[in-house]
Amino acid sequence: MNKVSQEIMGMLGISLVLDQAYFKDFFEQNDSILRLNHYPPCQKPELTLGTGPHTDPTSLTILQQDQVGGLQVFADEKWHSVAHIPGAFVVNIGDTFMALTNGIYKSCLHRAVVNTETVRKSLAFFLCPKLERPVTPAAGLVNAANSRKYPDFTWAALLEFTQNHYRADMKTLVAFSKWVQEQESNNKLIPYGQCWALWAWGTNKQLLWVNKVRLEGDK
Ligand SMILES: O=C(O)CCC(=O)C(=O)O
Ligand SMILES: [Fe+2]
Repeated sequence: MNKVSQEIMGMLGISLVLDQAYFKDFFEQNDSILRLNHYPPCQKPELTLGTGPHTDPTSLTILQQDQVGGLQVFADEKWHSVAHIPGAFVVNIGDTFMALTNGIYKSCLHRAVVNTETVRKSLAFFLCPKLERPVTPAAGLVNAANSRKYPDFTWAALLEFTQNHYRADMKTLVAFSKWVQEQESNNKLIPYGQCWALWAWGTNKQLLWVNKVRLEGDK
């Protein structure tokens, strides 16, 4: 799976007029995930969803679904079933790759539905960057026509966000970007010297609210 994903990354690099090695190098070391999904039959499938609508927060997904079928993709304002093709994988783009391409490649909205009769299984390989490697778009993909879309982040932070703060849906990357920016401003403590000066100034001016103030220009 790792090898297949590297080959696909080579082609995606070429498609963006980047070096073929660009994404291959980025993902050469990775903290990828393999997941087995098991969907028991359900008496009222219309009242439940095996996996609700979401985009994968990861970078690239290579999925093997069994012959039961149930994967659906949202395109042209409606849900389409993705047929099981023996011997074929389903490949889709995830949020992290969307950020790496500055929004040029879009992560794909999908879900998995259940049925009344049969157990369904799928096996998903999620290509992910190294946990602490900064995810930042390639320089050539940020320009006047395509300004910067998402803040820098790490896969570790997005994983933490989707495991402990937010259930992945179709707006994960937007919600995560906001969360990253909030975290950054909350963590921006005033350097001691400036804090002192503010306090002294504040005492004179009856302005004592210095805790966690984000100083303009303190980037
Ligand atoms: O089971 C499926 O076909 C899709 C599962 C899925 O979307 C996921 O694991 O992220
Ligand atoms: Fe998914």
